[in-house]
Amino acid sequence: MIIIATVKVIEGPTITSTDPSSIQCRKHQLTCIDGEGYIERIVDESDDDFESVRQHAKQTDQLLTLRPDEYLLPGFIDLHVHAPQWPNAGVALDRPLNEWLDTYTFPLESKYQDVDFAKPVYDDLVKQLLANGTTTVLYFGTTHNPANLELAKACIRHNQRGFVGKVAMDNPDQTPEYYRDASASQAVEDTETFIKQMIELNKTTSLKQTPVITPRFVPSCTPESLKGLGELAWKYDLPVQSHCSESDWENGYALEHYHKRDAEVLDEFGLLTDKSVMAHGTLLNQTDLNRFKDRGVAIAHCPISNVYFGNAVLPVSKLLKQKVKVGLGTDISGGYSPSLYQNIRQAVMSSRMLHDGVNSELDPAQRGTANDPISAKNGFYLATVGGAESLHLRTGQIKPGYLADLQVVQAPMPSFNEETMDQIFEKIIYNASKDDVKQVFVQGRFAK
Ligand SMILES: Nc1nc2[nH]cnc2c(=O)[nH]1
Repeated sequence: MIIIATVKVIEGPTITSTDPSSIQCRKHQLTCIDGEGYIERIVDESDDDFESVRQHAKQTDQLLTLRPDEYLLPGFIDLHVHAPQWPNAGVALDRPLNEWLDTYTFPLESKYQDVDFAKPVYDDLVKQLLANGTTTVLYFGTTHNPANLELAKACIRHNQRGFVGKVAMDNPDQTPEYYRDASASQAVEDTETFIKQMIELNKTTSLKQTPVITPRFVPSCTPESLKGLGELAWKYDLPVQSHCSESDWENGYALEHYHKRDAEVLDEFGLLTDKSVMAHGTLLNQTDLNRFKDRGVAIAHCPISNVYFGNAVLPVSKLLKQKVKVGLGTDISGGYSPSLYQNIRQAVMSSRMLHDGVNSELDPAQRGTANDPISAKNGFYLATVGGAESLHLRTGQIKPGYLADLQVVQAPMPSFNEETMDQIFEKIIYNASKDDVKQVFVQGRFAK
């Protein structure tokens, strides 16, 4: 029999995002979790029954009291991870995207036809992401279903909420012979087989793993596979993930081969729905953004990766103003770090450069753009609420009725003087590392 360790009441300060630019901080609360792993109640120090709830939890051995320098935050949601690329994190990021794919990425991904190669990599990656406070992940796997299934099993084993996609890539012109789906119909058939395998796997666990329709991106797929995948997304009402307008090269490919922008191509094949998450989007124009807004498509902003492959900076403040859904992704291994803390920082820094401009030869008035820089609070929102909304999950906030996906973070630096909760929050966002993430819970279960 498997015994799952769970937590029932967490006593300590809480920090949660409420809207894109605000956080709510409470100094002393009891976060009470029900048997299904949802936050049942939050009892504030000022509530009449605070002491009786605390005493009861303590007597029944269900109370976890945080240390004075620890804070309870929602777990992070990573909207874009290429699980098979984990062994290459940080490798060859100075190469252009298409060369990086052909020379480094496709050879590595092809190794996952061997499940024995996949198992230890996926085990380690899931643990690393959890250790960094990431409780839900939207994963690209590879073309190989046995390995993709191992990834979902690793999520179950380590208590992570996984969304896993069998990658479809069947275009012989843009994929190597040693790593591609044998045909469009094979790509679609294997995707459907994976969906059915995941449905069976989910019968064995209460931490559900979700299959995701995953055309790699427009250049890797034929029109026939894109069409079939769009039909599957509709048939099973499943999430879709792909890359969209990530680079000039990708945009150029769609224009040359379809005489359309890649967002339009994906849309015509039924792949832009309110369950779609498109990675990067650095080069989306206003027409594309209107399309995303109309369809309810979310963007996975991957700020570290974009420095290398994005050819531009995503204007996050504009998206937030226009209410286009947006969350954060590490894009392992286009992004070198498994930490969403690091990606929040890069998102803030990139947005400041987008605003101010970078060419010192221009006058200040000409140098920048009209896009406001984003703040640490905006970044925290993307990593929590933005990700949850993109995946239609009741998580990402410390709030009754929401999943108890939580991280306990120790203040990464000592306080030398009296500090406000806002200051403590900013120091956590800018300085926390994996070592400061002390405990992680997914659906109330211990995951770190
Ligand atoms: N960053 C990134 N972009 C892609 N476009 C197609 N495949 C990939 C990938 O693996 N990483």
